[in-house]
Amino acid sequence: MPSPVIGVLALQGDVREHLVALAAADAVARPVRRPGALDGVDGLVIPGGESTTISKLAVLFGMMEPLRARVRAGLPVYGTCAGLIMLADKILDPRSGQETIGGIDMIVRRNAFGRQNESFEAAVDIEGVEGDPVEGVFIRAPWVESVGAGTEVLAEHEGHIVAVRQGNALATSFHPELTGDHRVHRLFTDMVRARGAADSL
Ligand SMILES: NC(=O)CC[C@H](N)C(=O)O
Repeated sequence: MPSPVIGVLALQGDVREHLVALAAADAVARPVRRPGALDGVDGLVIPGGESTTISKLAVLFGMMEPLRARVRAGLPVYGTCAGLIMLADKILDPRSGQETIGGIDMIVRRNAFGRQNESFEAAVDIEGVEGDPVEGVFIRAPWVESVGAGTEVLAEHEGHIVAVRQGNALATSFHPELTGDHRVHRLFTDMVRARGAADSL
């Protein structure tokens, strides 16, 4: 498959950093703001930011249902931090009216690592990422409280789940797009390529 086209949901959050990381991981990266733009992508990244705001804007821009439909249909997706929250089937402590796209059978807790630790870095060993642990940047990060039978746990930090995969959906509590280490983006672009190869059989 030639370079896959990967969109970055550009409603709010650190969109630019993901575009740069995806380009470095050999994808053609473009921002996605409108439902029509979803048609042209082989995969989608949902960035970090504020999940309540992303939820509100997705509804306002008419993106929520198209996103749910594409993810249900198997579009490869990768969510970081607030993006992980957007991919959760259930939030333990949602703000009133907060919705998710869903796609990963898991329950997440927002801001779980606590105020005193609003931001920290830690080495994280991720299943499927070769070599040294990645540097996990956690910013008011959620953790995954529990997962369903079909959800694979890829990494934990201090006993809490911080990276998961279910089928074509990948999510991390932390922000690999901020580190200059593109191995997690490469893991995702490989997932997108594998899906593209399976589709063209
Ligand atoms: N860095 C982040 O994406 C923070 C996530 C934020 N705490 C939320 O609930 O959406």
